[in-house]
Amino acid sequence: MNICLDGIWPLSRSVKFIPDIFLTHIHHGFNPVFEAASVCTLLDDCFELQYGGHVMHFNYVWLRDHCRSATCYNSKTNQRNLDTGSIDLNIRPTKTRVDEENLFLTWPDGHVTRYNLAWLAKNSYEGQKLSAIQPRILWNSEIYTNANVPSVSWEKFMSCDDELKTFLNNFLLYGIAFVEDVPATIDDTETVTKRVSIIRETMYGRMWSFTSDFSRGDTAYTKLALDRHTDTSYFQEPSGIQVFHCLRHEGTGGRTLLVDGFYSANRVLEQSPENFELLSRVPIKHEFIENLGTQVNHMIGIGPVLSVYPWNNEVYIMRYNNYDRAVINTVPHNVVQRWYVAHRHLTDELRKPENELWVKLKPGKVLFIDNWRVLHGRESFKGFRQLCGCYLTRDDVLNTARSLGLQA
Ligand SMILES: C[N+](C)(C)CCCC[C@H](N)C(=O)O
Ligand SMILES: O=C(O)CCC(=O)C(=O)O
Repeated sequence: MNICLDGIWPLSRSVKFIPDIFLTHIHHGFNPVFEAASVCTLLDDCFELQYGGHVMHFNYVWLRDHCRSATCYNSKTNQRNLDTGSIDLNIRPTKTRVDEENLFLTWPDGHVTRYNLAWLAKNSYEGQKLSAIQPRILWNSEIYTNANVPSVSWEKFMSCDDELKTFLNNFLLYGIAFVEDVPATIDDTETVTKRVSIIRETMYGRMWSFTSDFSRGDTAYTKLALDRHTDTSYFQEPSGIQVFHCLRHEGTGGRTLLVDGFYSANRVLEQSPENFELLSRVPIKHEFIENLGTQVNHMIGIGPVLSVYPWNNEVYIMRYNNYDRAVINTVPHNVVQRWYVAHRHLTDELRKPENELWVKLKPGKVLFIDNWRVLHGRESFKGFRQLCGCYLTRDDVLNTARSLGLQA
């Protein structure tokens, strides 16, 4: 039984998360040795560039399509003008010329395209493959604790962009981050959240606040323990970020559990590429059904447990919620059996005590969780407990991070 696209993206055993030296050369300007060493070769089906010690390949149709001349590309809007549908798919340049820094291609209609070699290297598949889309530090409890990631404090966080940048940098690296000393109200929680990005309104509301009153049809609205999970896996696009602020708790228990899902996924990849592949290729459903009397909510999200970039196996979304996982009917029974084995492997990793980070949320401490990566859960509790928070879209948070100069 074959469920893979063998040969298109060969499965590599490990993903590099460290920003690589290759791109560093490019970002930090030209090294004359590399320039002198650049070799350009016109092959039958592609252009080959040796640059900075790497060999890269560019199809001719790609080279025509990415032309950055003023007629082909609007550099004010950063949008393509060229109609890709009008390019001969078997196009070849009629003339080529290379100087120390540039490649010049003349096309059959006389149009000339110039590429800076460093630009080509930076935008090549080979270059992309070597670097992570989102550099991150995978953690278990010990790694996270030893990292001593500093929390940021409300006042400075609200007024100083560098503080926001530090916060977001840590959030991107670890998938969790805290703001301390926030006034314990819903309004102030909203204010601190809006400093990061815009709020994603869902059927739970914009800012939500809940107690164990069972006002909604979900176990979250009880005093029961909740095993590790990601939220809104029943959305086609699960909420990117979850914000929690415990406004009150008079009682015991109720600690928050955090587990780096990507750390466990990486362990599965290292131990069993086959299990990793099943988790990343088999689509499953999650579902949310609640009847509020006046309104019925019914959400269905379809996607694999692990969404990965196929060129480097970098995981970018984990959907893991055993409460909300729906009936599996999207794959035949022989795959189902293997999928359960793979799912168990992941579950065993996620449940290892050394991977669990336990924190007690207190009034003033606002927690941001990357809901595409870090699973959360809670210990059962006694007494009155009120938690407020909201969801954010990932796009908007990354947008803020990029605007501050972070790689996101
Ligand atoms: C966070 N808030 C209390 C609003 C909703 C909780 C939703 C929990 C649900 N089982 C899920 O995983 O999405
Ligand atoms: O009550 C808590 O601490 C967490 C609740 C939870 O897991 C959720 O809302 O998804």
